[in-house]
Amino acid sequence: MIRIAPSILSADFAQLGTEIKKLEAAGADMIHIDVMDGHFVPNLTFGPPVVAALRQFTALTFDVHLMVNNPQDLIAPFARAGADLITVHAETAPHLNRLLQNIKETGSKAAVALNPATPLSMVEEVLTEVDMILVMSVNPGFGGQKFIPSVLDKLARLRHELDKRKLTVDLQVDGGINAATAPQVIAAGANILVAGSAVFGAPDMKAAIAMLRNAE
Ligand SMILES: O=C(CO)[C@H](O)[C@H](O)COP(=O)(O)O
Ligand SMILES: [Fe+2]
Repeated sequence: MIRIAPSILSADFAQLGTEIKKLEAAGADMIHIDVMDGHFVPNLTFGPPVVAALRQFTALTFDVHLMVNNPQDLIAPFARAGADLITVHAETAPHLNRLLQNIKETGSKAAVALNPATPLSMVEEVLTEVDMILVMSVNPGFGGQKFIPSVLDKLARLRHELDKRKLTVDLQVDGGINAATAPQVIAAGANILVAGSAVFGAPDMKAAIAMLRNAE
């Protein structure tokens, strides 16, 4: 089962509540919220108060992708704001095992993200601790970037490792997902596709989400 997580990074920021309602009506499986701090990545987006304000618009899973330094300081505030799934970047977390435990203690699901240049070995020892691994297919910071093809081999190696160890862990891919790249990442083993510009830039959001979900 392929799930689609539209990223509100490409939404109209002046109407985020309405945009989330539209995503739900268009068949989104979860809402991907890109949190950027202007330090780990050169862009600045949403904080916990914005997520809390958006919580009233949908019961869909809030998939919060933290692209921030010192993520440990933001786990509890985002969980209180209504995050259902919190993803931290391996590059920002020297005490990754502890951080994942901290996320799970809040009642949220826990995930780790890897930049395109970060090796899979960074998550090898925590695969039993996570609900999801996010493999970035662009360098984080901006929507609308071009998919980095070398990520396909990385996805396939990770899916193989998860299958070999019989681990039920979701494999999410984020960045440059569209009609051309969706079939490739699905073939490589991804089961949750994040898409910002491909959903918000499409004339028909519902058709775009269905197209990505059924891509093969
Ligand atoms: O984490 C992200 C960027 O850092 C975004 O989720 C991602 O880039 C989605 O945008 P698009 O589908 O337009 O590439
Ligand atoms: Fe993201």
